[in-house]
Amino acid sequence: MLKINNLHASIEDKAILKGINLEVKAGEVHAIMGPNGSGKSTLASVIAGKEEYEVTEGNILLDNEDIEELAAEERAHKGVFLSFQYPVEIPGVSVTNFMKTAINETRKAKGLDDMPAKDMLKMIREKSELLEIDRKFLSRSLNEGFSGGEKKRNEIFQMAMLEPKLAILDETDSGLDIDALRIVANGVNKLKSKDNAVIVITHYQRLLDHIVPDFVHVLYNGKIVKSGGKELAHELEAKGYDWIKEEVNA
Ligand SMILES: Nc1ncnc2c1ncn2[C@@H]1O[C@H](COP(=O)(O)OP(=O)(O)OP(=O)(O)O)[C@@H](O)[C@H]1O
Repeated sequence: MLKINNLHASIEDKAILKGINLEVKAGEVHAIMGPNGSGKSTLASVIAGKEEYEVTEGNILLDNEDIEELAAEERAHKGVFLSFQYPVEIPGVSVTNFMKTAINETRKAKGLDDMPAKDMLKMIREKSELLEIDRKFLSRSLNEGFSGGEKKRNEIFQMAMLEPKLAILDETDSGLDIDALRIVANGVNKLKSKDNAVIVITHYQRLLDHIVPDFVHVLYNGKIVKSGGKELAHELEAKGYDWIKEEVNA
């Protein structure tokens, strides 16, 4: 589904990603860990197509199509979802209405008509029940006065509604408390299927107790320097990153 080859990227002429190779197949969950400043969020942003970053070498293939030239919005329409892509507060626009617009824009990009209101309501009902989201929440103004946990819930609801092919959840800065962790983990587990894939970026092994990854990768200094199974996350939790840095710098 996703294939990243020798990806180099920079921001303001500063090289951040220095040769990333990563393959994510449908049905898989990949976790990306690594010390602060190693390039994890940058990798997420570059895959999603945020404009501030410049790809200087390598490529990103989504279903064998090079997506390098596509804008973030076009990538979203092709099924790439990045958490906190829409963190804006929109007073007067409810969670539900925002979602309707987002879904219909995606359909329009595919040449489809708007989703009939009846189907939209059914989908909203099903997804909100699946994720145990209160009806009252859906009528609140987008992100206005949302607590951290509510923002997470909204984000996972967006993910559920948009049914992305590839979901990238960057949880490094989100200050996940126990509730938010449960919301993210439950959401991902309920939405996981053989046709989609998830990349979770996290500092916390405990999140990976709930979302069990098929692969764990360690990013250090702009490169994936180690990959393994879920046991690698336990090893990192126990030993920190120094041993990996020593291996790399040896
Ligand atoms: N907009 C920017 N302008 C300048 N430097 C940036 C920018 N975004 C990222 N960087 C730099 O790129 C490097 C990698 O940052 P990035 O946020 O990708 O790391 P990270 O692995 O996600 O870190 P953390 O674990 O602390 O969240 C850092 O040195 C950071 O300062």
